[in-house]
Amino acid sequence: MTLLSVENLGFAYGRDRPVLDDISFTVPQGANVGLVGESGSGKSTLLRLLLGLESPQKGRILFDGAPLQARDRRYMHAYRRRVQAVFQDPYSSLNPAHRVQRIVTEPLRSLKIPGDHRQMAEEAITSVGLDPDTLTRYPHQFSGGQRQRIAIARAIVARPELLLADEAVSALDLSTRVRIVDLFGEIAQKMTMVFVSHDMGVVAALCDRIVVLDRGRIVEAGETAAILRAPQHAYTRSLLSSIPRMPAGQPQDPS
Ligand SMILES: Nc1ncnc2c1ncn2[C@@H]1O[C@H](COP(=O)(O)OP(=O)(O)OP(=O)(O)O)[C@@H](O)[C@H]1O
Repeated sequence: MTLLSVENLGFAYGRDRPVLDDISFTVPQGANVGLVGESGSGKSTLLRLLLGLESPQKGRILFDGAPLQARDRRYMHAYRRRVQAVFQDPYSSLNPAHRVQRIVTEPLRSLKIPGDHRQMAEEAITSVGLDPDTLTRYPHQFSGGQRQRIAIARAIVARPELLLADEAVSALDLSTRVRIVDLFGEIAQKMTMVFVSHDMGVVAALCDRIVVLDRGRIVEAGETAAILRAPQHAYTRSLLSSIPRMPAGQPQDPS
């Protein structure tokens, strides 16, 4: 079944030239789709459209078979329960004045989800590999990788069906990035995911399908294995050639 369907999407900021042009792809339920492209290719704009923060001038987005209604408050309330996001910067995305418990349970309050929020927060925080004690502390007491785990716990606490991640590992150092990519891999077993990144290496490691964006257009899309084996477009080949090659058998940094 198709959970998300993007059909002939076109978008421009004001009177500028289009940032997205004739974008179409589908995200099957349970799939893990990577959107990859260089800076300025339109990835964040596409994600803003998927979150209902902007409306397309052309085309449409179907979620679970029905059009996304970005201007309908009741629709968006229900949509946010089913679709959550993780962003790039784990420093600015967490309110420094709030304890982690309050941060992680925020979607439960704003979406008016009943139940034992403390217990739901504990489940979410342990599922991202952190100790329940984390909930009593403040964001500044954690590293960048731990903060991103907290942001992920907040995104999954309401048990969404679709997780959107925008450059969610880009601000992390290499060894932390590897572990957070692993965590996204675990999460992708449980829900549908759209993972946006400029880093073909990360997307190739994590996603089962890849959509390649170049200057607002899709130049290639398909199964990751097929794209890695035989990339059809020169732009895809250049993204693939930028993946650093790890020497075989290199031990992982345990920090
Ligand atoms: N609010 C805005 N107003 C006008 N133009 C914008 C705005 N946001 C983005 N753009 C332009 O839209 C284009 C696509 O930007 P977007 O941020 O979506 O790309 P991206 O692939 O996510 O790149 P990056 O990773 O650098 O953010 C760029 O040319 C950018 O300058």
